[in-house]
Amino acid sequence: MKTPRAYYQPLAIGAPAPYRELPTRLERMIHFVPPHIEKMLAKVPDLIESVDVILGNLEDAIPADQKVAARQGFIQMAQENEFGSTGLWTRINCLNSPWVLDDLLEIVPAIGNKLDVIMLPKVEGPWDIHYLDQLLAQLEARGGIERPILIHAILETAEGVKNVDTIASASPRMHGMSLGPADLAASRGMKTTRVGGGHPDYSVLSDAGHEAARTTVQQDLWHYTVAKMVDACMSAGIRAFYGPFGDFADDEACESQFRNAFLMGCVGAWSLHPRQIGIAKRVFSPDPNEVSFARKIVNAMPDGTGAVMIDGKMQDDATWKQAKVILDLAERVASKDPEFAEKYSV
Ligand SMILES: CC(C)(COP(=O)(O)OP(=O)(O)OC[C@H]1O[C@@H](n2cnc3c(N)ncnc32)[C@H](O)[C@@H]1OP(=O)(O)O)[C@@H](O)C(=O)NCCC(=O)NCCSC(=O)C[C@H](O)C(=O)O
Ligand SMILES: [Mg+2]
Repeated sequence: MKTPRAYYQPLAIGAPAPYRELPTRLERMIHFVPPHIEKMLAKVPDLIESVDVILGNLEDAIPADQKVAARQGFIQMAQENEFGSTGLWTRINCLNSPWVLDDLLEIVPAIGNKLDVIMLPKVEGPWDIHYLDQLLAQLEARGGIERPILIHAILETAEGVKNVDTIASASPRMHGMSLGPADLAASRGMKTTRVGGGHPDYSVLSDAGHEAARTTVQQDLWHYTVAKMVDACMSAGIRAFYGPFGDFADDEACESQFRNAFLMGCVGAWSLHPRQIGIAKRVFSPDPNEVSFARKIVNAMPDGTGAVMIDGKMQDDATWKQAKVILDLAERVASKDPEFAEKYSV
């Protein structure tokens, strides 16, 4: 563990100083693009308009013989487009793979000044973050990169979940964390073949003899991990995200999984297909009715203290803070998205 004074020192002479506060950005969806496919790259200019974050994926889902093409496609995509307020991220290959070193040695010098965040898969502990942190500082110094490239960890191994707190606070370069339910299921030995979502057999059965027919209610397989991740991230001042939902045919289930994550404290999720962009936008923007109720609370308690009754419900300092979370998010959404600005009447 570093001493407080050393924590914010650049790790290489000439590297930019780490951020003390994360840049404030709207990140309702991290949209995955496979950059080895020409027709997908052609969609990037339109995607920049419609998503909050665009990510060039280099890891899983890219065939081994297309890894170099994906890396080159991502660099080309970054060079040929202007991203404005839309975040530009990449997911590099994992640290024990044969591709990761070239991912970093080629991407940082070529487009390091445009790249906001590197997503690091299969993070096991703080040592993975420390390695990438040091290497990025060296590459930033050598390439004259002007602002630090942030690290986003994927929480997708049993060991990573065990070490989630120390991963979250491993470096001021940490941006946040996403749940990777597919790899995590494999790592834990779960008996599923899905990318996120629930399972009909993971359920609770009502007692015998109390009803004519016993009922079962499906439970959320990811509740424990999302809660653990949110606590680790929020206490370290970084952001938590739900990851992918693989059943593109079941928009309702995708929306339900995203909404549970939103209510639990996550700020966004991954979109793997264009149809999931609208779902994430809808879910991770606060409900206009909640926004107007939050406004009532803040208006009734201008200094955030005391107790008042609104619509029959008691409000106090703690609900004032909840209201502030919703209003601050609504403000960020409204500043990017005119459709929501109108719904929130701002
Ligand atoms: C899975 C896909 C290859 C499916 O693509 P396709 O077969 O083309 O689907 P459709 O015909 O339904 O597509 C309709 C049109 O939409 C375009 N499209 C599809 N996906 C994207 C996209 N991601 N971005 C932009 N545009 C997209 C198609 O080109 C079609 O356009 P048109 O021909 O003009 O009509 C594809 O969706 C895909 O590759 N998605 C990303 C998959 C991915 O990144 N997977 C890895 C992340 S999940 C993971 O790694 C697990 C995690 O780590 C964990 O452990 O949990
Ligand atoms: Mg994975």
